[in-house]
Amino acid sequence: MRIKVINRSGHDLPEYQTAHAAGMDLRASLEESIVLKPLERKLIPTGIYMELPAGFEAQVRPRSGLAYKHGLTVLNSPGTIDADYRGEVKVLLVNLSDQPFEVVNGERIAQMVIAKHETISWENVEVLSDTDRGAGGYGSTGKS
Ligand SMILES: O=c1ccn([C@H]2C[C@H](O)[C@@H](COP(=O)(O)OP(=O)(O)OP(=O)(O)O)O2)c(=O)[nH]1
Ligand SMILES: [Mg+2]
Repeated sequence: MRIKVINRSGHDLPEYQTAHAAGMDLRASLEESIVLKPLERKLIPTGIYMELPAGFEAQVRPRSGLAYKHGLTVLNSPGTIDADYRGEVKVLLVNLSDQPFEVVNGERIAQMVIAKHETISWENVEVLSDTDRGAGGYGSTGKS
């Protein structure tokens, strides 16, 4: 897949950290550190620009370690990168802890999963087919 990297961090392409990892870690690509105060949210640039093929998307997800240790998560998780987007991939981090968090250049702040998706067209009808579930939801099948 085609990618352009503005290398501010000394790191090049996003990488899978292990052989069968689903996500590639995304690094902050910064001129200077960014501090997130408690409950503050900021868009963090990654320095990457992509050309995903039609039928693919990229999902931006939190890293569990940052969430567990520092209360840091991706506010719009999973963020959606559309195949026709040509801007810089950014990560919307929010600090849910009671301590400030400093994001430094090159830090792995989130992960990105590339996924296939369908593009459908609607058939607008008056009546939908019957199912056992019907309109049941929100715990309708009970607890155990
Ligand atoms: O975490 C994210 C989410 C989105 N984007 C970029 C890529 C995506 O293709 C574009 C639009 O995202 P989205 O559709 O989620 O935002 P929107 O609020 O609906 O804006 P738009 O009206 O531009 O679609 O912004 C990111 O860089 N990071
Ligand atoms: Mg949109």
